[in-house]
Amino acid sequence: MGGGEGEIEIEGLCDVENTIFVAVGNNVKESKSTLLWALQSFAGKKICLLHVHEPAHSVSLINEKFAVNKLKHQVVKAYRELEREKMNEVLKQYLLILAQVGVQAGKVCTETDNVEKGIVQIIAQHDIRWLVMGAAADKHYSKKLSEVKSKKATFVCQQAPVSCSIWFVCNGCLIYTRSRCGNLISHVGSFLRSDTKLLQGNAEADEDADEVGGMSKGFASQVLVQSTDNLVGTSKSYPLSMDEMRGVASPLYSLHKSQGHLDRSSSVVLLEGKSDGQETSEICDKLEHAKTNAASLKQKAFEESVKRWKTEEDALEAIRKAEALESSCMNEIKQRKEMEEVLSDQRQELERMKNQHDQYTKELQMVRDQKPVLESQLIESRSAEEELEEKIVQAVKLLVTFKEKRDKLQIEHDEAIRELGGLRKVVNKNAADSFKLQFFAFSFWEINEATRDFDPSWKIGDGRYGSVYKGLLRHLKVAIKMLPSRGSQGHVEFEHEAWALSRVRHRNLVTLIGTCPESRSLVYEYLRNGNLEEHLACQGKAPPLSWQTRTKIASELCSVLIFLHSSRPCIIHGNLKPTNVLLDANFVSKLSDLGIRHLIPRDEKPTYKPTFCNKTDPEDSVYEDPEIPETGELTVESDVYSFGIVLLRLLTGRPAFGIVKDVKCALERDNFSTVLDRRAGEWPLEETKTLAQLALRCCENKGEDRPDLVSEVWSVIELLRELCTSNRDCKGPHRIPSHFVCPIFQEVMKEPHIAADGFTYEADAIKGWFNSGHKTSPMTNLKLDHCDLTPNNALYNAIQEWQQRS
Ligand SMILES: Nc1ncnc2c1ncn2[C@@H]1O[C@H](COP(=O)(O)OP(=O)(O)OP(=O)(O)O)[C@@H](O)[C@H]1O
Repeated sequence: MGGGEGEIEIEGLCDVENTIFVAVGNNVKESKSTLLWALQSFAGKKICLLHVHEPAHSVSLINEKFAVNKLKHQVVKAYRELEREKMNEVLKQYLLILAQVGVQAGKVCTETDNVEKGIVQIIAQHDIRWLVMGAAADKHYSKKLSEVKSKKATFVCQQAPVSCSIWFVCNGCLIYTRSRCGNLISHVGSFLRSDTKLLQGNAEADEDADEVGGMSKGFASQVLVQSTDNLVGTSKSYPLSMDEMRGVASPLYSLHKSQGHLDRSSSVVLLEGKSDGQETSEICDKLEHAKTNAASLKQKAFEESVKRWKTEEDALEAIRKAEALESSCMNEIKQRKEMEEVLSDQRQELERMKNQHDQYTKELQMVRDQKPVLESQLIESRSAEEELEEKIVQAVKLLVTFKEKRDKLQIEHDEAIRELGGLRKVVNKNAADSFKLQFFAFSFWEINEATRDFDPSWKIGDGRYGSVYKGLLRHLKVAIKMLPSRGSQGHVEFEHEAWALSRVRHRNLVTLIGTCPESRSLVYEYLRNGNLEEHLACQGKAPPLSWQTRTKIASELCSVLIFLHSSRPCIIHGNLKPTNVLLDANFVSKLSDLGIRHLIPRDEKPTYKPTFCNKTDPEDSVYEDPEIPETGELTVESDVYSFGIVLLRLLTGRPAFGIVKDVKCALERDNFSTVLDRRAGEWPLEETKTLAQLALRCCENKGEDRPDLVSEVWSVIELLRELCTSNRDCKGPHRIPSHFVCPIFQEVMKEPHIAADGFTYEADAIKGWFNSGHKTSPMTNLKLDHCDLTPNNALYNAIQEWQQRS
């Protein structure tokens, strides 16, 4: 047997037609009776052992059972070898039994997981015709047993090819026979009877023998005879009785009786009559004993090997485990380190959070402590708020009432002014044009609103007598001069003085539009080009003035001084200097600050001496008549002196300090051109020199030495002015200034009025615009807030002057 499953190995006999196959199992004791029955029943026939080896599914090692599939291949292989050796040992035992009765037997083996299937397979493959096998375990034997009991026998009985006759034996007795045709045609009892008859030479045996498919009558008797012969040949010759057939009296009975006594009893029987039988038996025993020892030693060696393999495996496993443990240990250490780092970070974080928590707790506690105080403060604030709200409501109500009263008073006041104007018209026949002489009294509220609550960014200058703000008053851009509020001068007195000043009108005098007696402020027309000082000193973005413009300014100043000095009573300006010379959009110069000193209360009014001495700007003293400190009086010549310095400044552009000396020197050295202001362009040198000499005369220390403005100065200036007019740079006197022209009628305006959009229109034109249903600005097309119109007195005066001159 090669060891492969299903591979059948046949040894010795191959004449299946004449061979009785005996299926023997691992249990020699059980199968021995079956074998002996076959020997006895088919004496003289060839016997062949049939064995199916079923490999164990589990292995018993060191008192422990292991499933085959759980063991190593080499272990299983070794175990299988061991099993096969055992099987061979078992078969050898069967062969020995047969040898002892002088029968040479063959053997056919296969290895498969299922014994009964293996038997059927062998039958089929070798076309086996005669088979003897066990019907049941010996212990199940009884006289009444008449059919197969074991699972294997049942299977073989049912599945084996029909060409095979099978005898099923139990405890050395035939229990059941399956004939070749496959029908259960004979009963054990009848078979035995026929056997008996055969043994007794009964003729009926032939008939029964026919029923044993394939086994001829002759063959049946022959079997028995030959068997008897064989036995007789070895011991004595007598036919087998029924009991002998059962192995009771037969010499083979002793073989059948027990495994332990088999060899000995059979050898006794078999070796009866032989002389050296005893010795052979002993040798056999020894041999057997040695074999058993060898087998047990082999088993032990195998177990030792298994143990060693196991130990080796365990050791390898232990090494593997140790390595795994080591690497896991390293991992653990690494992880532990990481964990420790994380833990330390977390501890720090925890500490930080704890500190934060403490901090927050403290803060919370503080807040909690403060809470009642804050709550009480809140309650107080709320009640204060309520009180204030109440007060505000009352104040608003009061304000509304006051406003109503104010508006009413304003209307009354305007009415009164109108009436006053009417009366003045009557009184002053020369003042025919009431519009021209219109003079406004503004409320403090209006002044406040006009200056955006005296916004510092709206402040345009600080003078000796107060600050000047620009403002928007009744849609007109104005300059508001805030005079000191202290003093004994009453509102009526102030208003009267102001009104008197407002009557002094000249195109080169800044127009006094109105006053606010409440705040003691004077409201002037606003001149957008700043003062002359800024242009001479080129302060800010002021461009240098051309010599033509300077000549024009000189002429204008001379004109206005002549006008003032010729007025009855004579008006002395007394404070002529470049900061008081303002320039309008067309660089027309206008003298400001006229008569301010009359509006300053007597107790506030400084005498001329300390006034000039105390001035913060020492340059201002240069314009002062040097005679004033001695006489303490302002004269017409005082204005001429100041005018002389202003003239020198216009010519040279130099600072006032030392200007007289510088010009004098230049003239004496005949290098006058060196002191001329080159930024003004190409001065006509000769005429300019004449003017400079005249200016120096104006600056004579003694008033009597100074020239007369009308007879001496004016003509020189006019000469220069004519030169200027002939120069193409100088604008022609008849050119109509664009702002004199009404945007609607495109004619010089007769009654210029300011509308809500800030533009000035001819009164009839804009009224016609409104009367035609327009509520928008003719210039911007935007909706107007109202349709009220305000006379533009300043423009009216300018137009008048311009018209007179041209
Ligand atoms: N109507 C005006 N339009 C535009 N700017 C004006 C007007 N009136 C005054 N200013 C500006 O305000 C400045 C201050 O004027 P103010 O007359 O109060 O002081 P001052 O001429 O510097 O000194 P003083 O008080 O000696 O006359 C002027 O220099 C001028 O720049």
